[in-house]
Amino acid sequence: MTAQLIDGLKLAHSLRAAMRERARQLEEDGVKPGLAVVLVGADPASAVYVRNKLRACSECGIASRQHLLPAETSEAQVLQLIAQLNEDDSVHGILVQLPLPPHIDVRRVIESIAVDKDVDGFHLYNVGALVIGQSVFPPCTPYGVQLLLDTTGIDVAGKNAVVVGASNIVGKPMALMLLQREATVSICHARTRDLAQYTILADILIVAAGKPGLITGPMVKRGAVVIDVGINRLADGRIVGDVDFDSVRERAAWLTPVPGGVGPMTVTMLMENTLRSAHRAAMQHAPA
Ligand SMILES: Nc1nc(=O)c2c([nH]1)NC[C@@H]1CN(c3ccc(C(=O)N[C@@H](CCC(=O)O)C(=O)O)cc3)C=[N+]21
Ligand SMILES: [Mg+2]
Repeated sequence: MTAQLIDGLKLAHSLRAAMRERARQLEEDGVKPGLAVVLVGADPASAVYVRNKLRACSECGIASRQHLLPAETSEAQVLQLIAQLNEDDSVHGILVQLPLPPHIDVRRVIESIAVDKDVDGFHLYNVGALVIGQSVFPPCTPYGVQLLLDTTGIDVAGKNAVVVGASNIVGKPMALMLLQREATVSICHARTRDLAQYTILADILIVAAGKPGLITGPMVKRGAVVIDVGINRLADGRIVGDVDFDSVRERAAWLTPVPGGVGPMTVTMLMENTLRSAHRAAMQHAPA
């Protein structure tokens, strides 16, 4: 078997084309959708991701502004900026790029973002909403994965879904979303013994561990859907996922490439959440 590739870049661009029309409509109705991106420090990977997000904004007709703060910026200064953005009616989404420098308390910063502008879906309120299946802003990476899964036409209900990686921004919310769709979900992580014992049972395998080559062909059930969330930059400059592409491609039915798989969808779902937030703002200001 040779897996069909799921083209995340193509899906991302077609979704963004439709979003552009929604943004135009909102603007006509008096609300220009806007996203504020806050970047503290000069991490080169973060700079690439932020650039991709700003480019996607212009592709979708969303106004964007970036706040580039030096690495030494104090937590109080970041909180002050967020307070301003919370009050600013031209801003519908606030994204604070992670990771933050170690002297800044990430939770305190995220919890200071207005719940209805938390387009990353990282605020405790939005995390709680996700747990009970009522989320307004699903976190962008698992949300994008869900749309990639949808393109295969496979019904998640009753399937064995295995998530490798238990981070707050990918693994845990991903598992919750799959559970919401009635998959039987296992979460594996760095302390899991005999990873292959779990992965071999997966009809749907989502890998977000940050370890190049972690998943090889013999660990994958024949005919599985494999979604590679990993982004690893090798010494030679190549970008690879967590999945050993060539060997897994011989076992899986569907596989996402890296780059061009999950990454562009993460950015696209950020646009979706920003538009949704702008839409809610437009509803609030519409005449009765
Ligand atoms: N508050 C916050 N929200 C995030 O959503 C967030 C974050 N912080 N910190 C870092 C991670 C990572 N992330 C990606 C965004 C775009 C690509 C992306 O565009 N990838 C392309 C290109 C990859 C490349 O050239 O390096 C691809 O996979 O094809 C990947 C990963 C968002 N994150
Ligand atoms: Mg109209």
